[in-house]
Amino acid sequence: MRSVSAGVGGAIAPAAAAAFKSRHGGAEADGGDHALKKKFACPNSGNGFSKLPTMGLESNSKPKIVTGEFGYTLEDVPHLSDYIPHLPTYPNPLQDNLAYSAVRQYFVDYDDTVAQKVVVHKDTARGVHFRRAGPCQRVYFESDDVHACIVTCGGLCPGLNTVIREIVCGLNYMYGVKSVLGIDGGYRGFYSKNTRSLTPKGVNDIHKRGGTVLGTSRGGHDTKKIVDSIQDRGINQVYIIGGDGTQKGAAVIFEEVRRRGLKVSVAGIPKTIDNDIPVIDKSFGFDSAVEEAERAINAAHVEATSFENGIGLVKLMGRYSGFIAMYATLASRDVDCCLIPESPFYLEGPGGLFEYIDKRLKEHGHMVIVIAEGAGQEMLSESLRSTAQQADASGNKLLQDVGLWISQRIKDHFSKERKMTINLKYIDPTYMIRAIPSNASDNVYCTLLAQSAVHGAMAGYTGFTVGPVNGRHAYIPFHRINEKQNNVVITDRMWARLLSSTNQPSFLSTKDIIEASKGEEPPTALLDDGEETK
Ligand SMILES: Nc1ncnc2c1ncn2[C@@H]1O[C@H](COP(=O)(O)OP(=O)(O)OP(=O)(O)O)[C@@H](O)[C@H]1O
Ligand SMILES: O=P(O)(O)OC[C@H]1O[C@](O)(CO)[C@@H](O)[C@@H]1O
Ligand SMILES: [Mg+2]
Repeated sequence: MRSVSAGVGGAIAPAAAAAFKSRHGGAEADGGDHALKKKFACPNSGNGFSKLPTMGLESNSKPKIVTGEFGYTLEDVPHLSDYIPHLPTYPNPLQDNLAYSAVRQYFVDYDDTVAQKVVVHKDTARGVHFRRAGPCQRVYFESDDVHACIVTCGGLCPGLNTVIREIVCGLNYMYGVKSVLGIDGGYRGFYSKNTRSLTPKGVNDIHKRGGTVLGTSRGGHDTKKIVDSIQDRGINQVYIIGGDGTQKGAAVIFEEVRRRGLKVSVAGIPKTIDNDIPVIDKSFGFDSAVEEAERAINAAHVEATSFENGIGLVKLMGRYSGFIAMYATLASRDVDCCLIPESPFYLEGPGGLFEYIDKRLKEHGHMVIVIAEGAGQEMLSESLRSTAQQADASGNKLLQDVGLWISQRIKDHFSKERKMTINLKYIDPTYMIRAIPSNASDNVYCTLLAQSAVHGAMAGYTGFTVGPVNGRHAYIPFHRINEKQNNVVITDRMWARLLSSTNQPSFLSTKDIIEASKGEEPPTALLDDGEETK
């Protein structure tokens, strides 16, 4: 690594300089992780590194970027010692735990980072990396001094209870932390509801239930009141589980905590059934949702195949990102057409949906259509002549029911205009899917997420979201999670695979394809083996 820049440019704040010294092996350091080995040494220590620490008590922290040889970049996460000088460190209690100390290289090396891009050419720059998640040899909290809290915000998602359980158990079993508070009812619960104490015994069975035992909400993000509550209650580790809106909220909470100079780690755990959070491989609950969606698709298929010109129509969640619809379609093989928000479609005329339905019914006598809730919304508003843009408490646009609308349009076209017999069955399993407990693979994933978050907070990292990047868990700065949304890229391989699996029309002209590719960076996507899309 060559240089580090963090915080706004300008003079080095004394607090930051001292903090940096302490963290990287200065006089105050008592042999913490950062000072343990020579190779961990401060980038200014003559091993080829140089460091320009400009981190201070600025309220708007800038990204912490470390650059190195061959285009290597580390987008690092904030650390408590960035703004609090002379923080003592302690040996990680896991080193005395027989189960863990037996594991070779159980502790992560300070220099371990995870590459964002794994498909490379021989002349590709090393590119962006994130700090590898995991237990560090030194921790910044004594177990008895930790007062943690957990909050869940936004919509439901399978696995919320598993993450809660594993944070409570991880803190207790790995670090001996006894004080964990549950914040009821989302962000606003910090200042408008009672808290509850969470113990391993109390959360023992909750992973078997859907929903969140803490309750959740949208809206009600009053940063000042939330941080007042954190301060008043003496909370020093905050675990925030939620989607894109929640992570934006967590970023401003972190900024306020930092502005006040509080020794409070703020850790985000990304939750979104829509899989719309960027950088991470996928979000927890997604696999469970796809699996459950299969049941609805199976039912639609049974109905469709049992009637003359049967059409099974299934609406799945996905406001702006059609991942659930795309993966459920690919998994099922019974779906003839998948419609998602990212891929505009049209109904009438050559190459349109009606023409395709007609062809499919003639060929097979039935068909199954999967539609994501956010698909075709513009057409829908136009057709309903409604410009009303209602929003929920968090400001998310409220969508009209595309399933009902398209069912009616198909019936009107084939039954009324074409006088054809069709039997359309519309299934909306959305809330049934969202409310299930997580499946086995999500349970494992939730456990890893929770443990990674706990290790990160104990090691003094803050202002981060945890998640797998190319299969390795990493700490990702909030700004990277919050800068954009993860969407299906219709010029990417995965969508092409879907088109070749269903054989549906792409509804695209060459002009559309050029437009869709413009400035589009390949996003993180699931199970793909393309550039960024494993
Ligand atoms: N830009 C923002 N800044 C601060 N807080 C926000 C922001 N957007 C949303 N929040 C807060 O985050 C919480 C959850 O947001 P939201 O309802 O959008 O759900 P989400 O986390 O995106 O999850 P889902 O995936 O279910 O939509 C709300 O309490 C909301 O007030
Ligand atoms: O009915 P609610 O709670 O607003 O949630 C609906 C939204 O939540 C999501 O499931 C995301 O959590 C979206 O797919 C959906 O539009
Ligand atoms: Mg959201």
